[in-house]
Amino acid sequence: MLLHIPNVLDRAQVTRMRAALDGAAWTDGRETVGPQGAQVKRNRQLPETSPLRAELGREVLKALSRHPLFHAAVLPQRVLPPRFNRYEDGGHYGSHVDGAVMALPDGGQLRSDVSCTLFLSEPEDYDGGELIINDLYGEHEVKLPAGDAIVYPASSLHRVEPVTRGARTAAFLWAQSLVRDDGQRQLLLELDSSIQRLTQGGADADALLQLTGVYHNLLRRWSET
Ligand SMILES: O=C(O)CCC(=O)C(=O)O
Ligand SMILES: [Fe+2]
Repeated sequence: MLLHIPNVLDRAQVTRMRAALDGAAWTDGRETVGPQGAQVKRNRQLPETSPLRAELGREVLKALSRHPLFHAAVLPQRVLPPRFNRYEDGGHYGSHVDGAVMALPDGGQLRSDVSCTLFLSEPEDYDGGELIINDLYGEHEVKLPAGDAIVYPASSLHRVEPVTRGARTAAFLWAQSLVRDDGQRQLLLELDSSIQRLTQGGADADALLQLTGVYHNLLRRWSET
């Protein structure tokens, strides 16, 4: 499931983050990938231990965790602290699949079920830089307004096209979901959103109660904690 999450950050938050990021010291993005990724990754990132990464990462996580659509779509169990990347002067990231198991700062591990990119540059400020995600139905091109995010299965082959003008800055992160299977997560999201719509439309209360029970009982069957 590929899902656009609009307005994760408001304009003021984007402006503040961008001011900090535009003046930051960036390092080679290859520092956080294995040998396969290193062959195709040509971008820059905030250093892993950078205090700015920690500060802005907390702000991104707070915004995502308050976003009802992110919560409903991802059902997050563990989330890796966000990283920040920048592509310019032809920077790109060739086709790859994200690592399946990642180390958490507390020593634990995370299975990457969901990948997320939060755009921090406006699309008109750079050429290229599309995030291209492959699924069963073909290739999907993603280039979103600053402050919006895309979530997609970490298992999918994806790439970032070369940036040929300007710079593309983004935050990116991975989540382990309570529900490992992407298809099951999609069904739960569809059920959740139709329950919300029926509630707003004043549907029969008993039928809503029954549907809400179905949602929770499916989640009980499918979640792993
Ligand atoms: O910059 C992006 O949108 C995606 C980055 C990415 O695929 C990665 O770091 O694994
Ligand atoms: Fe990736």
